Parts: sequence; C-alpha cells; structure tokens
Amino acid sequence: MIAYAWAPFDNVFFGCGILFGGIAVFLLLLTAWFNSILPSFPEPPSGLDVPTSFSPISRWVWGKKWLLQGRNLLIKAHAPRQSYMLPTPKNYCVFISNEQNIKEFASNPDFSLNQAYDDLFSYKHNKLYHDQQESALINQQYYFRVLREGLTTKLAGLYPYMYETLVKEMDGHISRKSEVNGWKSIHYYPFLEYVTVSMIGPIFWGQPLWDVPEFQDAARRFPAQYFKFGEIVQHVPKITIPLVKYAVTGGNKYRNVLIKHLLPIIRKQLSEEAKQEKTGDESPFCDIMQDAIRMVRGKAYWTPERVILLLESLWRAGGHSVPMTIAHIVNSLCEHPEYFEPLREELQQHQDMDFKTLESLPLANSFMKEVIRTRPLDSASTRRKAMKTHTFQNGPHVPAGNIVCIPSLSIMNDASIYPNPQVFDGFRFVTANDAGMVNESPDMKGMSKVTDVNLKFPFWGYGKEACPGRFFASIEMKIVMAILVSRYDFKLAKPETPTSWSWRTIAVPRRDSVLLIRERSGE
Ligand code: HEM
Repeated sequence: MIAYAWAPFDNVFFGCGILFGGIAVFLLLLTAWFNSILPSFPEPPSGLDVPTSFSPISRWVWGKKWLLQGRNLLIKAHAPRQSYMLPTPKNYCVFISNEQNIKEFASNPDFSLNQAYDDLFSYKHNKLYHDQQESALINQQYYFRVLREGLTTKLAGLYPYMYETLVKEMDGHISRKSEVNGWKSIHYYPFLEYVTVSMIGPIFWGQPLWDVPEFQDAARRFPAQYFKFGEIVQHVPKITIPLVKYAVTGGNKYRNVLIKHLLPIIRKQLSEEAKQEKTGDESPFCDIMQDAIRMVRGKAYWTPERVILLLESLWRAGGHSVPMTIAHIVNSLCEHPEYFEPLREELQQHQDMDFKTLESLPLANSFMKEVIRTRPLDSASTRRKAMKTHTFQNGPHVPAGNIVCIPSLSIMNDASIYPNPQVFDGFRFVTANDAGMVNESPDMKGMSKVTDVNLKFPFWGYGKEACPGRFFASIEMKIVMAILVSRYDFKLAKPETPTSWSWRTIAVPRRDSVLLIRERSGE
C-alpha cells in the first residue's frame, strides 16, 4: 500500500535523477570542450591601480567583444594616470598613462614592439620566409636608418615631385567622374588610397619598376591581403590554416609577383654594391629600395630575401595608415566647414607653396593636429609585449606574454592637458597676436607640430621606437589636404551616416562613404 502510494514520487525522483545526472554530464563535457577551445592565457597582471579580475569565460567573451568594440571599451575603462587592464583575444592588455611608468616600459628590453605586432598581424603565419636567424633588432635598426637617415632627410627634394604627382592623380581621377547637379560623387577612401599609393609607389620602388603593370597591381593589393589573412588566421582552427591561407591569398599570389620582380633586381644590386668601395653616402637618393640596398651593403646579415622582408615591412607600414588618416581629416572638414575659408586664406597667402612653407603653415598644422587628437586612427599606441615578467617600480606586475600600451586617444582627450577636449577646436594649437600674425598658442607651447612625439601627444608612439615614417606621413597628408582645400569644394553625400567603423582599437574609414566634390571656380 505504502509502496503503491510512493510509486509516482519514486518515478519523479528517478526521472529527475536521470535528468540532473544528464545535465551534470553535459555541463562537464561542455566545460571540458570550452576549456579546450579557450586560448591559453598568460597569468593575469596584478598590482594595477584599478584592480579587475575575469573568469576564463568572461575573459573569452571580453576578448571577442574587444574585436568589434575595442575602441569604446577602452574609452569607457579609462582612468586618467592610472593603470588598468582589459582582456583581448590572446592576452591581457595593460594600459599605462602615468609618465613614470610610460618611460619605464616604452624602450625597455623586457618588452618587444615586434612581438606585440606579431600578435596583431600573425607574422609567423604571414611570413615571407621561415628564417630562424632573423633578428628583429637588426631589422628595426634598418627601418629607422632607411626612413630617418634616408627618406626624411630627402623630403624637401622629393616634395615638388610629390605635389605634382598628387595634383595630376587627383585632378585626373575626379575629372573622369560624371557630374550630377554640379557635383561629382566619389568613394573617397579608396580614392585617397589610390592617389597616395600612386605618389609613394615610385618613391619606394623606383619609377621603372612601378611602371610595370603586374608589379604595380601586386604592390597595391598585397598589404590589404596581408592584413586580412593575418586577422582571419587568428580565428580559425590550426588544422585549417594552410587551406585558409590558400583561399585568402590565392596561394600567395601578390607576394609571389613581388618576389618575382624584386629578387633579381636586389640580387644584382647587392652584388654590385658589394664590389664598390665603401666611400660613404655618395650617390643621390633615387628610391627607398636603392637607398636600403646601399645601406646594407657589405653586411653579411643582409641576404636578398631579408632585404625583401625589410622593404615589404616598410611598404605595409607606409601604405595604409596615411590614406586612413587623410579620410579622417576629410570627415572633420565636412563636419566643420567653417574651417575651409581660413585654411584657404592661409594657403593663398603664399605664392610658392614649397616644402618649407607648407611644413610651417600654423593653421594647417593646428587643424590637422586637432583632427588627430579627436579622431586618431588608433586609440592605443606604443604597444609592447612583455617578453619577461616585469614589475614596475610603483606597482603594476605584468607577467610575460601580456601587452602593455598607452591609451593615446584618452590621453589626447584629457581635460587637464586639453581644455574642453570634447570640443573640436581646429585652431587650438595657435593664437593670433595683435598684428594678426598667427603664432603657437602659449597654452600649447612646444606642442604645435603634427610630428611631435611626447606624453601629451602619443599618437606616433613614444620613445626611441616612435614611428620613423611620421615626417613622410605628415607631408603626404598636408599635400593632400592643401590640394583638396585649395582646388575643390566638397561635402559628405550622407552627413548623417557613420563614416568609419571600429576594429579592435582602430577607426577604419568606410569604403562606401561618398563625397560630393566639385572644382572651385577660378582655380
Ligand atoms: C598616419 C600614418 C602613420 C601612423 C598613424 C603611424 C603610426 C605608427 C606607430 C603608432 C608606430 C609604433 C611606434 C611605437 O610603438 O612606439 C609606428 C611604427 C612604425 N612606422 Fe608608422 N605610422 C604612420 C605612417 C608611417 C609611414 C608612412 C611609414 C613608412 C614610410 C611608417 C613606418 C613605420 C615603421 C617602420 C615603424 C616601426 C616598426 C618597427 O619598429 O617594427 N609609418 N608607426
């Protein structure tokens, strides 16, 4: 009787037992699977001013969010002059904005710039050659020699060519567009990319090689393919990588074309250079490739393959950031059209717009710097990977494998450095004196140059590894801005539509944003 009365309950308990047991086994298996797909993370940093901790699962979720919302997550997490961290897909990123700590890590041998970029662009899967003896340090020394001793000192001489090429390319491109109601429509980010690469191509590779259509086409397309594969490879199972590489790069299509053309030229020139006596930098600058070959002559380390690697890295570094930043300058001009007239007046005051004049225009300088301050391409800079565990003198403990960097966008929007930082003030860095002459603003003393590198303006990085291409980048951007402002009227076709999207910490200009443009009358 009793047994009979309990029977339904018995069944319920028995049923529940199976159900709960099943759920428990399922959860166990799920956890095991999840742990197996979670990337192995380095130990979390500690001793930070803003302490935070993340479970493996929340760390994984934050890592994924970082990809699409990194810029906003960083802005929200920022605490001025304090250290804090956020999880990225592979490790923790510690943000440092206190002067003493920045100075401690930016050029410290415990940290590597090269390895930090390896995390972003997957150098090891994206490599040209598998070179066990490659030295990141020697490579870096040569990036700096080629760009600073070589290119930067030749900019005044290159300027007339740069200016003329850009005028010709921009006018040619725009004149081919058809007109509707007096305006021509142009997808301006791909346009800016095309015209700036048309200008730097011959400076990098020399005119004869640039004029070979197969080479030029591959050189234009290679960097985008490189970055695309470097990103995709981080999100696919290891076993599929060769297949994915083939699918994305078409079997290394563009790189193979570059190698086909470069290898014989570099081999020949290296052997010719090796025969020449070392009599210093006697020959005039022709192009970056020849300058680089001249600099490495007689050095056993520099095989033709390594020279290609050096040139390939410089080409990737130089090609994409400039048009992206110019697109942000165009966006700011469209959002603040009141700056067109003063910028035009300043340009018109000078009959000869030579290198020195363009470099020294206070309003153009200030406007461009304000664009960079308010919408920098990247909201973090000076990325370094901790190669050894490092404990900062005043606390933060960063285990090896994590990233440390500067939250540059937040620093450049710190009210204690830039009053009313949320207001776009194109002439923030200058002031007019009683005679109407424009000078550097006393509040911004020593900070008016676009190429400045300091703790208040860490856009180009910080320390001795700060971007060695910035002088070239700055004059490229100024020339494009000067030509656009003086020769054209322009406005956004859809001012209410976003002009950029966010990937990691970068504001990437949208390829489908359209500019309405027309030649200015009387020009
Ligand atoms: C607006 C354009 C550019 C921006 C925003 C930019 C930004 C940067 C930043 C933030 C760094 C890292 C510095 C550090 O971590 O301390 C860097 C490094 C570098 N940049 Fe630029 N750059 C630009 C244009 C260029 C150009 C035009 C070139 C070459 C012609 C170039 C070549 C390099 C090289 C070679 C490095 C060093 C890489 C290394 O040491 O491994 N950059 N750049």
